[in-house]
Amino acid sequence: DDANNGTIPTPLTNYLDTQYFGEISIGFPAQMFNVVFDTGSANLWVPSQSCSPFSTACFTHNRYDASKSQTYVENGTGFSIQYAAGNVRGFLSEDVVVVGGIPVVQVFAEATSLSAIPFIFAKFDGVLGMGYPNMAIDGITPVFDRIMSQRVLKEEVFSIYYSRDPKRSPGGELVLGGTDPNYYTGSFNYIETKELGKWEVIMRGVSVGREMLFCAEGCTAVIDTGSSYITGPASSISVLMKTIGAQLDESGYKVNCDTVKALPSITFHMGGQEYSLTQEDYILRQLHTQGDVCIVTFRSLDLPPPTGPVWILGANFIARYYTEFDRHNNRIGFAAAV
Ligand SMILES: CCc1nc(N)nc(N)c1-c1ccc2c(c1)N(CCCOC)[C@H](c1ccccc1)CC2
Repeated sequence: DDANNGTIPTPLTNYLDTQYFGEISIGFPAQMFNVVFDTGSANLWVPSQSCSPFSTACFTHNRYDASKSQTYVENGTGFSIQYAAGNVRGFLSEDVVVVGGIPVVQVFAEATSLSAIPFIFAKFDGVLGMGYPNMAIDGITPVFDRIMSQRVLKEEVFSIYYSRDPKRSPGGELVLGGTDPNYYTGSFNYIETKELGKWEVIMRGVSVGREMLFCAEGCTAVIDTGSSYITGPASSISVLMKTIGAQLDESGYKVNCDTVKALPSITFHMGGQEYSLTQEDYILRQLHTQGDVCIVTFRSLDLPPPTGPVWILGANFIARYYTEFDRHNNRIGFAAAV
């Protein structure tokens, strides 16, 4: 709307550099929810008032109560969605959803069961999928498509800033309709999406230091604002972790904090550009009672064809490279984050 010349910023909260989420409202009077704006999925769901009290993950979050909304419209169709981590089941409802001050009539899912692992660790209530319509379960028109059809955006794009320091405010920002120059420097480099309908690109290689180690023949990279880390095929990740001397334990890869300074950069070659992460970008230092723990923010993930083999570039990549998702030109833009 003219108040912000067609670009609307939504501040995000950064929880320990691993979870980023912002506030939306559903219903009238407004019921508030914290959601991850997730380019790896295309549906909106929030926990339901009718979720079972035994579903701890549901019970410990804000829940939507249809009986308290004057704008609620019943639907009742079944819903189920699977993420790389965890799954969600429930049923569809319709109500007015307000994102960045823009109201849309939206079909969304009321979650009645959430897999305890990992949703008990979620600091957010639900997920707002920012993916393309053909990724949407039950053929539901996604929120951003409904916003685009209102013709209120300056451009048919949205941008994501994730801060790299949990103490920094805001912890991040979603901009609907444009980009926010406060959070990037230099110009954007653009990469066409690999195929229409997914926020993924062709990657030309992954190098460590100056050595090209993986994906030299080309592979797929998903740019996923809903993932905390970078994931890659287990065979590649295990070689990569061995190269940097990381040990695998039950909660992921770790390195000895004394070696962090000497760790090499890891570079992703996309669109003729090199996107490097230094150890600052890919090591998460956590202060523990028994001394510092240095977590490597890479994970193995083997997805079966046709989706896989695939690399997923998540929050730790986006925190370094401010990302614009361009629905008008079906391309992704990266600029150096501030
Ligand atoms: C946002 C939905 C989603 N979308 C896509 N495309 N991929 C994945 N993996 C998720 C997903 C599902 C569940 C959870 C999650 C992420 N989490 C990460 C938030 C990332 O915020 C940016 C948290 C977490 C904490 C501990 C260990 C694992 C995960 C809570 C649980």
